Amino acid sequence: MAKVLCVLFEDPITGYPKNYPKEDIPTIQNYAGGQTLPNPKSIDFKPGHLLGSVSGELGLKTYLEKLGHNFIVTADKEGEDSLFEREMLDAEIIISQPFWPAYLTEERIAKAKKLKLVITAGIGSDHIDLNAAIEKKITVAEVTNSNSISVAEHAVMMILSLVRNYISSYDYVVKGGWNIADCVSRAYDLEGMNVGTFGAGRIGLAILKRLKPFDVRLHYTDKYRLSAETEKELNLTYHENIESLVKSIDVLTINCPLHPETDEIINEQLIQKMRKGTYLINTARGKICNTDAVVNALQSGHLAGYAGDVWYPQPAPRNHPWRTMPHHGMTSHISGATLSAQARYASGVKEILECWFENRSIRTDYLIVQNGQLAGAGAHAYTTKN
Ligand SMILES: NC(=O)c1ccc[n+]([C@@H]2O[C@H](COP(=O)([O-])OP(=O)(O)OC[C@H]3O[C@@H](n4cnc5c(N)ncnc54)[C@H](O)[C@@H]3O)[C@@H](O)[C@H]2O)c1
Repeated sequence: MAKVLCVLFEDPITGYPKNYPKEDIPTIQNYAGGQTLPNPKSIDFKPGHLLGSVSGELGLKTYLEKLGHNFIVTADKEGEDSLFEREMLDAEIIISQPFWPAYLTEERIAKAKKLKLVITAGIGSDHIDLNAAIEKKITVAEVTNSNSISVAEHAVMMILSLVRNYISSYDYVVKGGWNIADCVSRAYDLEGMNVGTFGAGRIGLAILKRLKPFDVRLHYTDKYRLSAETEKELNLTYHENIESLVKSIDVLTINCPLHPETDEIINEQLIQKMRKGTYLINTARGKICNTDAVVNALQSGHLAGYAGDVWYPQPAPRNHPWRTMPHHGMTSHISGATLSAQARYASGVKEILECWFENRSIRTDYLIVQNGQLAGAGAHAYTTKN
């Protein structure tokens, strides 16, 4: 029997919910681009319930314990004496969400002698040392597409919140004010602006499609050029590289994975190439941006705003400078964890586990590393340290 170690974020401070704002969540038929939704043989949870916190158990407890597996759930993941550090030593399968990642460093992978499968319940497996996983022939899988639209919607919200100066305007109201001039002296219409994405994969393209009705000029850069018809449909301007992109836009949204090519690519030098008053949105990974470069650019006024959903490390320490820098719209890695997204990625994890235990192949879309090399979605988007 296998030990399955599942790292989930903590329950709400008010306790695990007894009810929810909505009775049900809309069901979608398939993903944009045609990929089918997760299709496990069964699920043991109600879609729309909180699955990603410790008491939600990702909806896996009944299934795994029925098969006789040892299912351990914890939020305690940091440091040598964490429960995660102890329990991973003989775990065959480790599951975690990017929002509360179980960092699987080279050292930890070396200690986890029985580890065979690592599942990201969501998208983005950079919290796993992919080189070490390749070395040890560990399979790494993630639930591709499961929260792409969730994140795309959050990014559009962040763009509008910054450009329209929503957050501080809301703050004035909450504090009893009626400060029209204070609110509008940093407020613009998005219409007519140049908006670009660094990475036009599932999320980047979904953001471009959602922004089209705002009558903005759309730009992108990606390792792979989009089709001519997509460029025509969205009236896209393609840029060979990020340097060309940032010189041409007022709003940059970052939608690429964190890997050696993109690690801290948004640094002081690149920010200086951006137009004064650029807005930066980062729902991809915190470490794609240099922490201090963002703070300095906001303080100098070169950047008009930064809204991100991702930090480094996670969870961010209470004194992380992005919590208090001016003109920010930070959230705590929640964009891909809506109740709607949780239902999809919990189903996807169940599908992957069913395939694993029944010796069926995991669908290629979900693979990041398999048989000692990058595979599936991982081979398309990632590179590993050479
Ligand atoms: N905030 C969240 O909750 C959340 C949720 C899902 C995904 N994400 C992050 O968003 C990222 C993108 O997700 P996705 O589903 O769109 O992935 P995707 O693989 O569909 O798209 C990523 C795109 O980035 C491009 N890319 C990679 N390296 C590049 C480079 N050096 N230059 C130019 N383009 C490059 C790839 O070619 C690909 O088209 C994920 O890797 C993850 O880190 C965050």
